Amino acid sequence: MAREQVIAANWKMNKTIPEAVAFAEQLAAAGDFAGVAVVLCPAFPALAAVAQAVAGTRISVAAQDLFWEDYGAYTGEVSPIMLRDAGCRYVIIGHSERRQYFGETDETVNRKVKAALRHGLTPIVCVGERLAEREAGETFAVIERQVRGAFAGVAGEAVASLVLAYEPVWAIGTGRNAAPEDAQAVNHFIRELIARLYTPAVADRIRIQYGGSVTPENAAALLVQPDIDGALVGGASLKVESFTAIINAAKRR
Ligand SMILES: O=C(CO)COP(=O)(O)O
Repeated sequence: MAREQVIAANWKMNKTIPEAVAFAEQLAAAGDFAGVAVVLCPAFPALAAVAQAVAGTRISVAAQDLFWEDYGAYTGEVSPIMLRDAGCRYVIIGHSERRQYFGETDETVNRKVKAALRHGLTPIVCVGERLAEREAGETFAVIERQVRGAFAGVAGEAVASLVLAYEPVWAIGTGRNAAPEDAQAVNHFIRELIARLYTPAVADRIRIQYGGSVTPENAAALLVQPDIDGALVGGASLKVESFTAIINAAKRR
């Protein structure tokens, strides 16, 4: 089955509101990107302005995190209702930087996935092994634990509709991307795991991205892999030119 590729720009803690809007306007003017789902993930303050800037285009907006409650006394947190209100369609959940610096666990990831789905946001769920885990031969075990944890109690129909991002921690921001065949092997493993946990039809529909030092130079070789359905891009998503080149590499699959 032909799955639509999802190319997402995770800007992390970069870009002010004017910078984010200028990027969105330039990207929207660069093409209509038919056949590819293009997603911009600004920091919270810029979400609404970017959503406005891309209204009426095929570009969507994602938050980089959310909290699982709808409202209440949770100082500093942002709810799924607020993200919908700001114009978000997707939300990144469980990025390794959140797991590493902010105490995210498989359990909090699971609560956030359920909250996002409850409010019609499409989760982009991040999984990935650390270098020591890869070197110890634990990659598949780590990924399986993270995927099972993220989706505990989540129905197959919902899982089929969301996005998973395989992001090996050692490849993030290091300039050292996973070899295309290694990324393909993990993405294929994830798809087989989804088939075992749910059904082959669910596994066939879920979109599984790769992330970690994706650049215009290496994107085509990664995106041509049969189980890689897009990219979650950090550093190379900060410039319109390099991000557009990665989108165009996806179109050529
Ligand atoms: O973490 C990432 C995207 O979520 C990847 O970041 P880099 O593309 O900068 O390695």
